[in-house]
Amino acid sequence: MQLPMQITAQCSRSSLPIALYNSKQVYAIEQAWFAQGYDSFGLMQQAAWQMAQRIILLYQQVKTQAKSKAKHHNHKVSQPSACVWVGQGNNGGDGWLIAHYLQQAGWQVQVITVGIENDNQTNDSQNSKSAISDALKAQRMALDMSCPHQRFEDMHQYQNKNARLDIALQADVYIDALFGIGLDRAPANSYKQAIVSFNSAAQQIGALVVAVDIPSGLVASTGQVFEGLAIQADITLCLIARKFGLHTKDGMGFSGKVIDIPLIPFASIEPAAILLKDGQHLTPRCQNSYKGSYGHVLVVGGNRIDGSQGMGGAAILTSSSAMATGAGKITVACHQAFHGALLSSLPDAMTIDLHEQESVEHLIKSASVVAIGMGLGRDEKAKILFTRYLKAAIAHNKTLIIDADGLYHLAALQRDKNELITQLREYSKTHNVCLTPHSGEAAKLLDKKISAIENDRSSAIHQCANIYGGNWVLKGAGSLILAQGQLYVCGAGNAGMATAGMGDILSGVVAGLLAQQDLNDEQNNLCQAVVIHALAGDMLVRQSSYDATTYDRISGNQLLIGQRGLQAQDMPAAIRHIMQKLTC
Ligand SMILES: NC(=O)C1=CN([C@@H]2O[C@H](COP(=O)(O)OP(=O)(O)OC[C@H]3O[C@@H](n4cnc5c(N)ncnc54)[C@H](O)[C@@H]3O)[C@@H](O)[C@H]2O)[C@H](O)CC1
Ligand SMILES: [K+]
Repeated sequence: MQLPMQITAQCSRSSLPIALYNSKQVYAIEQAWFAQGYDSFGLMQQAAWQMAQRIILLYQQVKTQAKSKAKHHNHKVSQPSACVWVGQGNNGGDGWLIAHYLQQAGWQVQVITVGIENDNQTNDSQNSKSAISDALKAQRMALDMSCPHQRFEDMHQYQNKNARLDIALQADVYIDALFGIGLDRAPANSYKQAIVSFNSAAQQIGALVVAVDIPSGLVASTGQVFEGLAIQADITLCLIARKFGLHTKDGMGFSGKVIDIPLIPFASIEPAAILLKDGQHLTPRCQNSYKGSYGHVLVVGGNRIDGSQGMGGAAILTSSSAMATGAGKITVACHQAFHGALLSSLPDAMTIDLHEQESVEHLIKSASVVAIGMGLGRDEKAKILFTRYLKAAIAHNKTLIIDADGLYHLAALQRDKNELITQLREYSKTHNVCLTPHSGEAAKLLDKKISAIENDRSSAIHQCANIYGGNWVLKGAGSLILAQGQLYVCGAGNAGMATAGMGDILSGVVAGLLAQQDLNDEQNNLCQAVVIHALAGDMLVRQSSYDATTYDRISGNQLLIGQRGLQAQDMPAAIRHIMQKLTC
């Protein structure tokens, strides 16, 4: 559903970084609250009450927008209606209470229970109040007000998902209270079918979809969705603390706009990650400076393996983005077959033959940053070059960016238990070493399947840092950054950036930024580089989870670029634009 501006304005867009938590941490926050004597059912009532009020407000805003768009005004005031899908746990308990409060507010409600064997569970035989779970208390409270409900398993949607929509499923607002932070495995059987039916009914009706705490089917701690099946929410009302899984891997694809419902204070818990919402401001350059102040980037890559076409483009993209980010000087050590192409696209670059090993080693001495691996090739000769130049960069205390085929050779050195890995790990404790794999490269580095990386990206990036040292980017939807032991999630970027060469562009932004010694640590670090790269990609496709005015969408009749067709070569101009915006 296209949400009205007033709704997106309510979504947390502060440019301050947002702390992200995993399920275990949120449970700990709740338990710490209960340990102070606060009642868990009271908290559930508070959560549900706040969500019900928010849903009423959201619905009014959607209605107002629909009216302003409608050609003719239909003055009939219809009773708003909600269809609340509840599971068995406390997320379901939230759902029962939301239904109860909406009913009290005059809404027409219908609760669809899933996974509850039969109604007599509500006549729970347990007599002592304290033994009854919060979810059952909530259910009872709603049923005491004769809240209409039915079992999903009894509906013909369950038997036949293409069946005509049951009248009970006609509603203005669909509320997902099937699973919250307790989801820990793939929804199966009636739960799986319920998610399919929920999504198709809500889409068919054009209902506003609100997820309670987290879209059901999404794992709060990892952002994983099983078989691509989760509730497709327009809005997620995120309780107590922002979940890590909402911002990485599949999270952004299902959560819609996230609105925080803080509920209880908590301080002493170290977040699982920090969501980066914006780039740091960059200090304008002082007049009295020269290109040496802004560093000399040496790009080592762009090889041509006998008989192949070669990969000169990778080195050209990295160099272009390093210059667009503001590097003072750039030299490209690539196969001489590409020197002409490079100079025609980047006349300010200097070139040297990748295979002239002594000359390249000599150049490493005078460079400030060495970016190695992009289009280097994976054959034995490339491995010899990689090893030799990596050793030289370490010997001369250079800032290092290792990407692409460089990561491939690093994985091979690790498999061979090569001493250079230990040397690199030790070196990275006192020098800036940045490694920027995507999931496939991380799988090689960890000798694991890609699915193992993708299912728990946070663990994967920590394992990479433990083995190889350094600061890491695990690229993907909601790229993870691990720098000085702190995990970050990049909140910008879009699917259009999943194209060839975007990684080469990122390596150039990292190299170009780290080369500029007039910037302080706050301004020139791996996180900043990843955000600049992502903001540039967002601006190019004219979409951003950021306030558009901040980055001045390109106005006028300029040609639109969309996610489909976004190319790495479009990026340097956008990177320059973002650098300028961050410097103003
Ligand atoms: N008082 C409180 O603690 C508050 C809780 N809040 C809400 O509670 C949920 C978390 O509730 P919880 O009962 O721990 O888990 P869920 O409701 O998310 O899941 C229910 C239950 O389901 C089981 N389960 C997990 N995966 C599957 C699966 N694939 N198929 C079937 N069953 C599955 C698992 O055992 C879970 O326990 C939280 O999100 C809030 O919405 C509020 O914060 C208010 C206070
Ligand atoms: K939910």
